[in-house]
Amino acid sequence: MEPSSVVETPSPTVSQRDQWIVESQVFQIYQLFSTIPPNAQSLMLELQRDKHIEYLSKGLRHLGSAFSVLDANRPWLCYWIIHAIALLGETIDDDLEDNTVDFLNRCQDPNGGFAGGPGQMPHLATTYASVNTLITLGGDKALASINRDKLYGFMRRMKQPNGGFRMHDEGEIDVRACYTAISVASVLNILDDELIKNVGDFILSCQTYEGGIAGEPGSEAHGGYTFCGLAAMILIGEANRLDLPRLLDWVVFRQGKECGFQGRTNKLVDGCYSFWQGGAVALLQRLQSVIEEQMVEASQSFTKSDAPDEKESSAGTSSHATSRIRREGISESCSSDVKNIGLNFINEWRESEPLFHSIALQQYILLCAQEQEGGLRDKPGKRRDHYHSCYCLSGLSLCQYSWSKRPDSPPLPKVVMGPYSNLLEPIHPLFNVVLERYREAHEFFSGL
Ligand SMILES: CC(C)=CCC/C(C)=C/CC/C(C)=C/COP(=O)(O)OP(=O)(O)O
Ligand SMILES: [Zn+2]
Repeated sequence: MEPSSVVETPSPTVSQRDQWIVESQVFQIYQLFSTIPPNAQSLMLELQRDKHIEYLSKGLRHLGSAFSVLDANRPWLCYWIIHAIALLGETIDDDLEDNTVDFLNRCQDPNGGFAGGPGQMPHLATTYASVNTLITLGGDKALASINRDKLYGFMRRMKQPNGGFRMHDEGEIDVRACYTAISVASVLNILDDELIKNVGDFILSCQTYEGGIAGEPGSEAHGGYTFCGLAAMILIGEANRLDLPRLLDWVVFRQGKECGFQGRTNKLVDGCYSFWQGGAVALLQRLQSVIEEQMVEASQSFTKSDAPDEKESSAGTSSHATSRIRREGISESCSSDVKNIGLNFINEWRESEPLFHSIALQQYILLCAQEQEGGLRDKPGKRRDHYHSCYCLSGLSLCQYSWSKRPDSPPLPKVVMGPYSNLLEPIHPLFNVVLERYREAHEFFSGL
């Protein structure tokens, strides 16, 4: 039989087809943007503040009754909505604030921790959401409503011998649980050696061959877990045990031609990763001297083939690496200093350049993830929701302050895409709460 002269092109995979559809939708928007006059461009780039506040406030008002389907998620909805409103520089009215504090109080378990709804099982994720909400509301009533002693007991019960934490009684052990426990313990000033014990080992075992961090050992690196793992490692003073150059390499390549981030290799761009991946790069921006140190160590161990100890340390696994003094917002790992890591992280801030394309990410958020009628979304064609509104705005804030001298100094207009009125409140990148609310909470809990 004659060989056919027609070479058949293989049919695209489902993932390839999905990717082309997204690219085409995103590039149509960018194409339209590039062809309209400057004043129309400015309008397109405007953050629809009032519409976002209207959408978020409506969501909050409905929380008490209409969200029965998401019953186990209500503290999360409180956090996503109230944090997004705070990012937009607004507060909620006193009645709503009081109701939210009372509602979260009813979610608080008598034996510690916050559940997804009154009478339900306490869970580390909803504990994180509740604590961050109460910090965002601020004031003595909200902050004093957290039973720290009982909460500490709950965390100890969730602590596992392998260093990780369970999300809830008999629940999964993963990097989210490590982050939510460590973040809450750190901000409430109850972090101690018992909670920290072996957490670093667990998170280290989740860093994959790609460089990112997976939810559990052996799984795939993912932006959500990468943020959680890196932030938790910083908060316990052990970030330099990770292979940071490889982590940085993985995360920066997750920003694609659509200008936004994807959560994992070969997956679609999504607005929420503006925070999970953008946040991880923003944290790495503060660890530059440690990254450089690791790169020097790696190149030295490469040339000195007779120095096996050095080689081990370049992989971020040596024990001497854990006890070295860390710079740029990271204190020594001895337990007395660990409590101040969150505060030092912002106090020792230095001016530097972002390690990702901050303007491109702002472009994706404003043009592709923003709904003109209010609310933000994953990508064009998807519907707005409170989760994406929260994390798109959190990512946007990180971008806007990514060149700043201090974590809260007003950025130059050229680094804020669109009109300067787009400027959001700055956040503490380790906890994802508005910076001034973090400061208030730190002061309140450090005195207890
Ligand atoms: C503090 C806290 C609780 C953090 C949670 C972090 C987080 C967002 C984890 C992501 C989990 C995950 C594997 C999503 C994949 O979803 P997918 O397959 O639908 O999305 P993808 O295609 O973008 O990977
Ligand atoms: Zn998403």
